[in-house]
Amino acid sequence: MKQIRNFSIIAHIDHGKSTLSDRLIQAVDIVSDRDFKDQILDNMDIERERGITIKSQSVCLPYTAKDNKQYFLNLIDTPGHVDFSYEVSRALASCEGAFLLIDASQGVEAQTLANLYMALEHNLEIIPVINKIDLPSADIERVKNQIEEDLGLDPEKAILTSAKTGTGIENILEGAVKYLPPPSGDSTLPLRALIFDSHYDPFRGTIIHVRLFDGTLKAGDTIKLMYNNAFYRVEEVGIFQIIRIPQKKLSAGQVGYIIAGIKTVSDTRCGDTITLKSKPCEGPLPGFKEAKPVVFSSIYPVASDGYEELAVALEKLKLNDASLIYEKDTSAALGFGFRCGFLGLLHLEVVQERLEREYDLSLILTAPSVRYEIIMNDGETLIIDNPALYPDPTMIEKTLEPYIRAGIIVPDRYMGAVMSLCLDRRGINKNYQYLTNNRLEMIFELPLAEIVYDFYDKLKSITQGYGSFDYEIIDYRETDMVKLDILINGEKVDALAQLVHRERSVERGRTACEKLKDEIPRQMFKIAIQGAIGGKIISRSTVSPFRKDVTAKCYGGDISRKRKLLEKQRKGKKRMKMVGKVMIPQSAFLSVLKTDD
Ligand SMILES: Nc1nc2c(ncn2[C@@H]2O[C@H](COP(=O)(O)OP(=O)(O)OP(=O)(O)O)[C@@H](O)[C@H]2O)c(=O)[nH]1
Repeated sequence: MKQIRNFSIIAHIDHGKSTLSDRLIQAVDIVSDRDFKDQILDNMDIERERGITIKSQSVCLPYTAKDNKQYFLNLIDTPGHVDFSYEVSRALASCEGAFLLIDASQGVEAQTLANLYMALEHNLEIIPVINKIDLPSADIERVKNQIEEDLGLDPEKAILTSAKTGTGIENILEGAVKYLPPPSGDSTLPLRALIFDSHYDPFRGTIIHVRLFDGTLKAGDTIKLMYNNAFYRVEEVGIFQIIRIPQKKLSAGQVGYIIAGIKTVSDTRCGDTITLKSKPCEGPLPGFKEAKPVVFSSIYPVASDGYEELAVALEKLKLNDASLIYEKDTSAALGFGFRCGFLGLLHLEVVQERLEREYDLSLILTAPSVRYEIIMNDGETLIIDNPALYPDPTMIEKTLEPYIRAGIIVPDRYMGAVMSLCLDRRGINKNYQYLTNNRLEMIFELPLAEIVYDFYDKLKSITQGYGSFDYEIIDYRETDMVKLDILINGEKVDALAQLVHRERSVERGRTACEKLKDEIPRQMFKIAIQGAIGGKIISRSTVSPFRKDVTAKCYGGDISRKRKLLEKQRKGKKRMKMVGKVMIPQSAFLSVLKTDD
């Protein structure tokens, strides 16, 4: 065990974590250069394209240190986005140490701090790393100052790297050996292993990623998943070196995988403890929490016969994404679909993209909503995440909505702009503190509903990209919500309904009608768009009729040209949904949430 080190790299988005991981893997020569694909740990298409890490993966780096001993350095990859913070926390719980990566030109940002706090909660040894020192705008002295002042870490310990050029990579490997503690634990005790991730393999079923704290495990053993109380026979254990390398056994301190004929990843829970049936441990490892969805949206196929296809695609996605939840849903306007729960807006976007890209589906997503707690007059509590199901207001005693605590770090010249954005979103400023001479952290309590849509984009734009943001859900608070209905040519469209705060309802009704007017294309007849609260019309707009005979231009002559045009037009319509007689484009369903610019 003395020759093992388990660590993560934690960083704010874009500070270079994936690039650095690639360099570490290259440095220990476990994949040939020819096979080496950049950012080898981010193996999903979408991750690659967006350059963000979503699913964590780990890799075991064999490294011969300067002391001539061979070490096994387990690098545990962590997702980089707030939506996935529970997965980060489980990955960190599997480590003894972490490298805290800071961009030499950007300096400390909101997630640098949030990640540091999480790492400290897990009592990890933390080594600061200043990356991107090759950049002309790198300011190492300033970052060292921040490391001392803002993070309370020793700047002298900081390792300087450029993941791009390869400078300092050796120092990281050597630093892991020298400064990170080896795992403790006892191989003779009953097995205690933490599930920190799992993924689905079409041939082998679920591959569980584990960190063993005590005990040993080998093929043939029967394991018990403590939270699920389920038993499985182990088919194979091993370690990750980009590919899976089977091993005779795994022992205390090691990080590796288990294959045990488990059908879907939802049968394993991230954070659950695995023990042996024959010799169980006393209790589970601490900190288990179920990852709960916080943002909800309904997904409908554009084609009315697309429901079965969507059902199959969701089932397949779910194999690999335990935090995605869904159930059947019907809408008077949109037909059959699914109500889905997501960890956050990014998670929603990733699922949408994967459905569209990997399963070639054309989809309508309704405006995302949070989950409200509604206490009825008769004392019953309803949990509502779909505005269409909001009960008759006269039967409601009170409504509660989820609140978050947001930490926003900005240069102080943007303080006023951030303040007015947050106050406008019903935020309460709890505190602010200067981190350096001109950077400050502002703490707000905000309703989650106010940030699910375009908050992050707005924050980025008002701070010219300098603002960074991190949040956690804190509690549910009483609120005064009303349901804003949208009527199109006099018909209520349930999928366009949203819950809005009473004080803002008139304004929101007006902007929703305006945005819809811009989104819905002209048709042969006049389209009336109305916003209504409790049957009372509060806003309206009109799309005037338009006659567009595209084939007229072809002078009746060339039939194939005519067909091409019609074809083109049909394609354009693919992302539109007929609601009554009106074609509504996909984008309109999300536009109702947009606020005025
Ligand atoms: N100049 C320079 N650029 C770097 C260096 N390290 C990373 N980059 C660039 O910075 C950008 C972000 O790097 P990533 O490795 O994708 O960042 P990340 O922290 O993994 O981002 P997430 O996966 O979103 O958390 C990429 O364009 C990299 O090429 C470096 O040392 N020097």
